[in-house]
Amino acid sequence: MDISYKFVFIQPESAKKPQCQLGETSYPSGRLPVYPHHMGYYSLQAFLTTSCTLVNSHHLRHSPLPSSTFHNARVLNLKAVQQEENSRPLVTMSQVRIPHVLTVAGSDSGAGAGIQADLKACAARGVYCSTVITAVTAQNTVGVQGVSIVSEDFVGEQLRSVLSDMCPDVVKTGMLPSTGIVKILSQSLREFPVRALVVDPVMVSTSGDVLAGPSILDSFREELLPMADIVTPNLKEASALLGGVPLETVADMRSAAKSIHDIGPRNVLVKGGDLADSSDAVDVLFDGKDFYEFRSSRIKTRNTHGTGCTLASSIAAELARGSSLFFAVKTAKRYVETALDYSKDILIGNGRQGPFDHMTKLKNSVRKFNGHRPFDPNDLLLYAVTDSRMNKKWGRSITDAVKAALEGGATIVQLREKDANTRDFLEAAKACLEICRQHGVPLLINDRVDIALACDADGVHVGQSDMPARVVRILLGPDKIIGVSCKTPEQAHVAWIEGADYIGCGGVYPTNTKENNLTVGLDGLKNVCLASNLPVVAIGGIGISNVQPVMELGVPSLKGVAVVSSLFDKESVLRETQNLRRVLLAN
Ligand SMILES: Nc1ncnc2c1ncn2[C@@H]1O[C@H](COP(=O)(O)OP(=O)(O)OP(=O)(O)O)[C@@H](O)[C@H]1O
Ligand SMILES: Cc1ncc(CO)c(N)n1
Ligand SMILES: [Mg+2]
Repeated sequence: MDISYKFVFIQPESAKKPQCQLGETSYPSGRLPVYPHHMGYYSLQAFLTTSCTLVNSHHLRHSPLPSSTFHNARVLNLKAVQQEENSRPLVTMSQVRIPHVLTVAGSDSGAGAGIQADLKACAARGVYCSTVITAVTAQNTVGVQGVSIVSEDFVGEQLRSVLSDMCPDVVKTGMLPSTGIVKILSQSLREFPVRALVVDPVMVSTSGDVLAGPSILDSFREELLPMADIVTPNLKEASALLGGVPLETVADMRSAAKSIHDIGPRNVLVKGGDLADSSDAVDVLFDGKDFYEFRSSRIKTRNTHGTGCTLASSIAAELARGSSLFFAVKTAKRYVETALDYSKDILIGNGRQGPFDHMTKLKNSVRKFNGHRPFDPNDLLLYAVTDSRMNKKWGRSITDAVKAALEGGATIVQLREKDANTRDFLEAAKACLEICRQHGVPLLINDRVDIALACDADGVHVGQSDMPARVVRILLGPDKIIGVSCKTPEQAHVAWIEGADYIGCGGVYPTNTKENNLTVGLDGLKNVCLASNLPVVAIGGIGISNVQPVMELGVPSLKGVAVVSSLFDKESVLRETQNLRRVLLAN
């Protein structure tokens, strides 16, 4: 049946006076491509939600969105638009509409999969997520101990509540445990069309427990899949949808994707998380014309519970943000891989399959919690600063130098690698960080905030011409250590105001490590220490022979000495560090 649509053509925001015109056309099917201008889309939608509409024009060519089903779209009332046009601009940017996914799925009490995974994945991807709950499961890392299905009427009531008011961009489905629920969902979607429908045909949990029985298959095939923009079966589900064909290879996945496409969804993604003997995690996408393989490394971890739900809701989130389907799948896949890799060592529950950390935050905060204590000014006592030239001269790797300093009793380490290229520096920093963590000693990076972020070092030390401490603090967050080199009380004051944790003051004695460096002397050091609200570490030409007068200044804020050549420009870093430590502790 041909359906006639009225179109609204909106000029781009750059036009002086946004204008609205109406046009009329007919299309041969109920599906239409929509290519809204990216920024304009949401404000337009906000305007158009009460009257629904198709928005398209050659002006709005950027950021193509996935095609959507609009066969039940209500047509904008011509008179209303004309009145609107006379009274105010149609496109206003004063209200920001944010991308929104509605998930229709089951609750997982263990919170690794289901509704909980969807909420976390959307939050991690910066998308709002509303929830219609179809079942409540009692579930943990061992398996599913119980399922309580929500009545289809009440699922319908939840759907109406959200769809009639909140206008989600994309609907994602997970556990749909009864045919009645599938029916009410497809009815609701016909009444309240959305831009895209992502169907994850959840049937069996990885633990082998049934979440939706085979009786659901017919209603999936007849009701839901034909409406879907993408369906994302795992191997077992793909096999079940096709009447039990065995799927063992990527070639099998391709032919399954093609056969499932014949059922009606526009795109099919067969997930290969469970593909035996595969060193990669391969998913196959078929769009009705071409096949695409998405590969990521297979992360060695038990924490894969909920990867399927997470992948589907991340695809939905990316679609809601306006990505093309291909890009949405690609981004979602990369997100799952990253989150799995990040969470591979976390331990929750005693069962065979654990949840992962969608926010990729837990490990760090826990590491801190498990003894990675906050900054202690006494850590400044014996502050070892590495130097690439000295390491080269003595034929040491940076990790060997750091290891020796730690074994000798350094209480904090700073990597100062002025000549190293970024990649080598990062690798060295990661290795040093591991050794420092074993010794419970903080590792700071000189200047390079990017390196510190990339390896999750404990902090950064900056000079007066580097990035301001205030900016470093914003980038590193509240928990990291920031040190600033200061020569005057004024600079020390600014460092304090800007959120530094300590200051380095020098050069105390003349030094070869830094060219054209002004020597402030013991007096200069004392002045800064007296004025400083922050703990101070003295630096510049200090070694075992001249450390005594520094420590004898006796100012409470002076906590220790930072040393370069006197540790690293020596035959034995270990011995020099031990000796210096002995002297410092005697004070
Ligand atoms: N160990 C792994 N390393 C990397 N990616 C993985 C791993 N396991 C699964 N994936 C990926 O996670 C996504 C989900 O696939 P999977 O086949 O595990 O879905 P599923 O069985 O529906 O998951 P679940 O039912 O546990 O939520 C796919 O993109 C898959 O390739
Ligand atoms: C509620 C729920 N939905 C989906 C899955 C599939 O991972 C699960 N285990 N539990
Ligand atoms: Mg699954």
